[in-house]
Amino acid sequence: MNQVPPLPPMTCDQVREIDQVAMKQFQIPGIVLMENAGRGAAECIDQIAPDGSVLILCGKGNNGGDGFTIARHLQLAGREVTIVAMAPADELHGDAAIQAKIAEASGIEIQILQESDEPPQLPAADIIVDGLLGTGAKPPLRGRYAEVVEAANAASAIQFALDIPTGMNGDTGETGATTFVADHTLTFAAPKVGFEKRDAVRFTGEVHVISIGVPLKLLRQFSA
Ligand SMILES: NC(=O)C1=CN([C@@H]2O[C@H](COP(=O)(O)OP(=O)(O)OC[C@H]3O[C@@H](n4cnc5c(N)ncnc54)[C@H](OP(=O)(O)O)[C@@H]3O)[C@@H](O)[C@H]2O)[C@H](O)CC1
Ligand SMILES: [K+]
Repeated sequence: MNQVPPLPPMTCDQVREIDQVAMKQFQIPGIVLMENAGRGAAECIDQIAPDGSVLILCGKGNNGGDGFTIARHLQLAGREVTIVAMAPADELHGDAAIQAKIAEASGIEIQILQESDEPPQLPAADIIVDGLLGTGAKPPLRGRYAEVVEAANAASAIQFALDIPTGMNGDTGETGATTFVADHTLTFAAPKVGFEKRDAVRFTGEVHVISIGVPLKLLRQFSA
């Protein structure tokens, strides 16, 4: 289906404001925005990389929630999907917790990353999806996120970042010591201003804007 021209590049706060206006002024529940984001991202991944197994890395926030959502839609497309989650569903909140529990109920394989002194061993996969951190996080990476990103970057897979490559500041394009190196970045609602700065393109790869289903009227409010 055709899409209206994408919004101009925005800051993380501006895109988060679109979320809030969509929920408060247009009564679109956050879970609907996440479902739209996840379904749109899954369709894009399946179109760009139609073959092979998929490993989805899910953080503890809504970027991870997108990952759980994508897993279900890729499974529906007949793809072999595995999730590595940074925390169990009962430690998640809000829409991310809902999508994690749906993924669990759907019988999708979910491995919880365990505390360990050893570097994480990720399951082999042809495609890796970074649903670790998005607009709610700024580098440097805390906890085991850096180790997971390093393990993903060491794998020989087609790499997709959700919204923002984990380890990148979406506003400045700054990347910490460890940043997910994506072949494609599926960014929600609008490109992020940081994608055009510094050497961000080394980490974003090709950027695709994914609609989250907010009304044209709202998009126009933010395009003016
Ligand atoms: N309108 C839209 O664009 C939509 C976007 N969606 C997706 O939602 C994320 C934003 O989700 P949010 O939960 O606000 O934030 P994140 O998931 O990016 O990250 C929050 C978690 O990250 C932890 N955190 C924060 N900083 C760090 C760090 N430096 N290192 C490690 N971990 C970090 C944070 O932990 P705390 O302990 O600080 O709470 C959180 O656990 C957006 O990017 C999109 O993917 C919606 O799904 C749809 C609409
Ligand atoms: K990400």
